[in-house]
Amino acid sequence: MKIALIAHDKKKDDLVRFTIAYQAIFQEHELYATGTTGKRIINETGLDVIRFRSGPLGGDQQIGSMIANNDMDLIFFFRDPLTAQPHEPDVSALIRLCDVYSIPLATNMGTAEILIKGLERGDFSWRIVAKKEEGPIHFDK
Ligand SMILES: O=C(CO)COP(=O)(O)O
Repeated sequence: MKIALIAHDKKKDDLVRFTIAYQAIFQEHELYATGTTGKRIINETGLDVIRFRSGPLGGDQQIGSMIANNDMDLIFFFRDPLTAQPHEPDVSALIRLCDVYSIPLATNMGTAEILIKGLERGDFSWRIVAKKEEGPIHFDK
């Protein structure tokens, strides 16, 4: 599974703790992250993470592009609902694309706990089928 890890600044400690707690599960998957979140996870867990740009510099949109291409399976996006973000439109766009393409998205620790346990149980294997049936969506379609 391809998994995206994203956290706003005040939520980064929570996401790092979460990836440490479930490191054994995460290491079985292909991990992607926005720039600063990815750097922290790499430094503090040693997990392999492919890093995109920082969120305010387009990282959310890069992950959104993978969703639109049917090439991202699960998102952990620990949002900070109490701090205004300069790139709020990008944040909304990413969440919107998850809804457009029915991609599982956890925006807080409570939901993240459920999704990670579902991932461990194999609840998201339907994504493998969805990708085989639809394939990556190309721009010329
Ligand atoms: O801003 C973000 C998500 O909207 C996260 O970006 P960073 O991981 O670069 O801090």
